[in-house]
Amino acid sequence: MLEEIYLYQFRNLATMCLALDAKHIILVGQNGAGKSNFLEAIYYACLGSSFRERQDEQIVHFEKHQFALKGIHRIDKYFDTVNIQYQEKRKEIFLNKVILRDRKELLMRYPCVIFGYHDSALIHGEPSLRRQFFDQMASLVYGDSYILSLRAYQHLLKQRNLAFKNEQSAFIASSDGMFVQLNADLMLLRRGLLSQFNAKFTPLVHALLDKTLEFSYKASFKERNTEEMLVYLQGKRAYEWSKKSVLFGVHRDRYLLMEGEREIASYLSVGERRMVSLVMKQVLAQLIVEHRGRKPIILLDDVFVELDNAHRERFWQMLPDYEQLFMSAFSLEPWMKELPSYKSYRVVGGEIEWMDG
Ligand SMILES: Nc1ncnc2c1ncn2[C@@H]1O[C@H](COP(=O)(O)OP(=O)(O)OP(=O)(O)O)[C@@H](O)[C@H]1O
Repeated sequence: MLEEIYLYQFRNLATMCLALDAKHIILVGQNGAGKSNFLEAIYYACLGSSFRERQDEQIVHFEKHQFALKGIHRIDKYFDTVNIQYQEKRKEIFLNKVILRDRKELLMRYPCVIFGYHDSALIHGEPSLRRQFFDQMASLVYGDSYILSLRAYQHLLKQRNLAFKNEQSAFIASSDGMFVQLNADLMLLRRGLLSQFNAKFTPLVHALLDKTLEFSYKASFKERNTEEMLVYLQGKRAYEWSKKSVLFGVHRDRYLLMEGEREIASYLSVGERRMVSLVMKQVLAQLIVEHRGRKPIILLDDVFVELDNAHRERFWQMLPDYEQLFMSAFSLEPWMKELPSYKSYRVVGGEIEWMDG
């Protein structure tokens, strides 16, 4: 549970120290008040990065040059302090005053899932968005065995792309075996993960939309074993040289949303896309609980704005047990006041004040 947060020059938010000692935290405010920015700060305090910007620079308050954030997490009866400081394009994260070399420690310690209006892009957006989503899920489910293979792959991919540009054929040939092996390892884990994912996703979507949907994994390599992959890769070598880049590998894998034989993403209505993307996040939260044995922190960014009462009810039923839940809303509705142990805050122009609770 995130019990306290301190913010300094974080987007439009005022410098503040806020006690968050409730299971449900509700942020109420007008458009542009700073609710999403506050949820982003909570995500930062859990995972050390944003859910929307890749550039930490954008987090810094306009006209300023640095931001800082401190989160105090309670795990059972122990307290952890996460300190993040950013200045001059450099971010440092400290966990209990010790500099953190690898952010994956945070991912394992304070799992956090954000649900928001931007999630629909998981359905109709670029294939890389779905790859990132499933990569994050695989990192949480498999831990180091996935994270380290993916990092090794990304490193080798970079080196091979450079080698194609610099015409270093000896490096390409000597790294083929390693490249194919990393592909095979990642493909195996991705396939295993997707069948676990679909086993939960398909029935949940069916109950909501009366449609039978599942994700299908289209690996860049069609071959099933490393020998065949190697032969295929070497057969395509002239083509890769002509393009001077790596054209085959898991960085090009695709995840397709299928209804039977039809790729369905572009046929779904706006509302259906939204529901399906919410279910994807629900399944992520459920798998975290099952595999990590930890309850996640859930962030809901304007999730209920477009949901009718029946869909809202179903949304809550799908949620696994969570450690704590933060949500943004335009007003404090009667059903929110029935949530057990809640605190509500009004957000106005980046200032946050306690309402009741
Ligand atoms: N780095 C920054 N420094 C200062 N202000 C910023 C920064 N980044 C964004 N903002 C401002 O924060 C405000 C947006 O806040 P936020 O996205 O949290 O709104 P919100 O309360 O979630 O609104 P909505 O309900 O419309 O989504 C905008 O006015 C935006 O200009």
